[in-house]
Amino acid sequence: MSDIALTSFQGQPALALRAPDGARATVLLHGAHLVSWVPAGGEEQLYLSPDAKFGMGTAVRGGVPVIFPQFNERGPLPRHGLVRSRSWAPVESVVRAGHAIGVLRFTDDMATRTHWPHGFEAELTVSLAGRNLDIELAITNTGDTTFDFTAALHTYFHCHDLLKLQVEGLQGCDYEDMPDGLQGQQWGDVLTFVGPIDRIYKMVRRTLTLREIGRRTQVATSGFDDVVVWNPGEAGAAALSDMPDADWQNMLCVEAATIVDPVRLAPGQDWAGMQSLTA
Ligand SMILES: O=P(O)(O)OC[C@H]1O[C@H](O)[C@H](O)[C@@H](O)[C@@H]1O
Repeated sequence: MSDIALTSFQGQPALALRAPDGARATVLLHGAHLVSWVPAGGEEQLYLSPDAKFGMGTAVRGGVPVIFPQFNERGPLPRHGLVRSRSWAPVESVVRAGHAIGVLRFTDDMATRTHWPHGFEAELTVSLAGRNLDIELAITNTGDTTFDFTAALHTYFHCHDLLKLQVEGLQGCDYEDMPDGLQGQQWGDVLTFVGPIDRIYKMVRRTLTLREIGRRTQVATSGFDDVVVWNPGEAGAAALSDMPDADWQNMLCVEAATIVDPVRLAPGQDWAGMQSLTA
């Protein structure tokens, strides 16, 4: 085991990252799950359900779940893949050039190979300073067979009132509504919310802006092609056992994802995708 100092968050071992300027974040070893991000001089940016469950085999409601190698139920594997409810190994927790940096790694094992017979290594790097936070997911094919995968950084943003929040930057993007698969195209540039939404926006190339009174957060991605926008709405939240009924009004998921065109990796190849947030 490494000599990296761990803290405890909800009884779970975690990396507590703190930059010299006061920006801070917490990443659980469980799922390499970012559960908190507070920019320098700012407030918490992520939604984490007060009813979230923690521990082996569970998926944490809120923060940034890491989805790999399958998004949702779009394939034969467990919903949202194999790594969000497993323990990752801490690799590094340092301050470098003014940034707090945490790195975690997951390597295929008997449990993943039962579902998916491939050798892989997943590495998540969180780097933050000031008002910025970058999350990078890197995947290496360490086996001897080619595989395809889909992936996402399933970021739950906290908002004060979903009905007064808007997302800008998706104009002209084609989308697929889930679960019915209806296709559409984003007409106006400003997306607002009145109820549930579950949409894959395809080939998103622009920086998105989440805006509400007194706050603006920018979301840029590289390596990921798609963006999922999800909110369960009132009835959907009531059906979730790990989220208070009213909390759908205080969160919006804007997920950096690669879903429509899965990534193909030959033995020895790697891939990386990044989501960069500026508060
Ligand atoms: O409840 P979970 O398994 O964490 O999934 C939460 C949500 O994740 C994504 O955003 C999907 O697009 C939704 O269809 C799904 O409901």
